[in-house]
Amino acid sequence: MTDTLTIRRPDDWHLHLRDGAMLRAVLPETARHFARAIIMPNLVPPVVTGADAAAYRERILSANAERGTFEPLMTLYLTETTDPEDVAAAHASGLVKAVKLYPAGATTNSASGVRDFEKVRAVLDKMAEIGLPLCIHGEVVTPDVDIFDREKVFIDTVLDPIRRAHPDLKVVMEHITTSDGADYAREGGDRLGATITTHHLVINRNHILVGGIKPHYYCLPVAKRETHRLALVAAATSGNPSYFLGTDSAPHMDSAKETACGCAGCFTATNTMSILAEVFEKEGKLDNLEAFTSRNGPNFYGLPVNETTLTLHRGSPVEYPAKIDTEDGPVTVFDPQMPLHWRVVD
Ligand SMILES: NC(=O)N[C@@H](CC(=O)O)C(=O)O
Ligand SMILES: [Zn+2]
Ligand SMILES: [Zn+2]
Repeated sequence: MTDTLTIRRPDDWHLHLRDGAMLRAVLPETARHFARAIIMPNLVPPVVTGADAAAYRERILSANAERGTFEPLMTLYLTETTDPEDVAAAHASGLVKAVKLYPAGATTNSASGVRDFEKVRAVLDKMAEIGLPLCIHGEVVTPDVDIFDREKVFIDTVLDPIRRAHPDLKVVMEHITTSDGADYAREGGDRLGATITTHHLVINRNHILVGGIKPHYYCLPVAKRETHRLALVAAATSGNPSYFLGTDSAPHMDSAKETACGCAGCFTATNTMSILAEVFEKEGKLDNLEAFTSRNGPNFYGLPVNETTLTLHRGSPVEYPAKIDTEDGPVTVFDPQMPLHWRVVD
């Protein structure tokens, strides 16, 4: 069995870097292994305009000053008052690589998101015209829909109608968690893609709920039953160009997770590449790791693949910190509950 694997340097097509002390603490965890990342705009207040994105990009670059080459790919947070011309200008200048749609109330910091989809039609028309992808958190928020069904209902009642109304729009189904999501993405043609997180390849809902509530496994969309996890593993490891890595690494302070109403999000930036190599190896699909982490994403976004590489070495189990320290307190690193044998060679 081979014990060294060299792939094109990976990119993360869905990442939360936050701001301030958290940004300073978590950015190196991603910049160490990844060349680029799509930076989620759900700050408080959100990154809505091109000017907001330019300022946030500068804050990220200055937090990364000594580490050099990591490139943040900026996004705009779609609101019902987003100006299509501002979006077009931010895209034309090269600043912005996607727009993010949060149904209002669906997830962390989504209060400024969309309630009435009619109100964003003009923006979506403009994005289809200029070829700017729409990244979607695909869950309905209707209180009478069970939380485990929210992704499937969204696909049927919101996503499919949006795609029919805007057939030229490029869409990314973010962090799919169901076989329904994987099937819909696979059949959607080359204007539809889907990101899959690291943690949804590893956990199912038992990890959250059996033997006591485990807040560090709680994220949105919530992990589903095992059959769905298996469908995600099959999709991610298939090499199919519809699927690419978006870690959705979403740090929250431990104090905000370990509480009566804990925040959603798993922090996986630190050990993602070791976890993915383990998952792909178990499937006998290590040859497809590069497609998932380094080729399919740039191909979908119309960006060049990275020329630099990343090497992983197989050996005794990898050590990584249980927590990352920030100036405001610790953040727990995702625990995959299995030994990881693939170490990234620095
Ligand atoms: N995934 C999560 O559980 N949380 C994300 C938001 C998101 O991506 O939905 C966050 O910003 O914390
Ligand atoms: Zn989301
Ligand atoms: Zn996210």
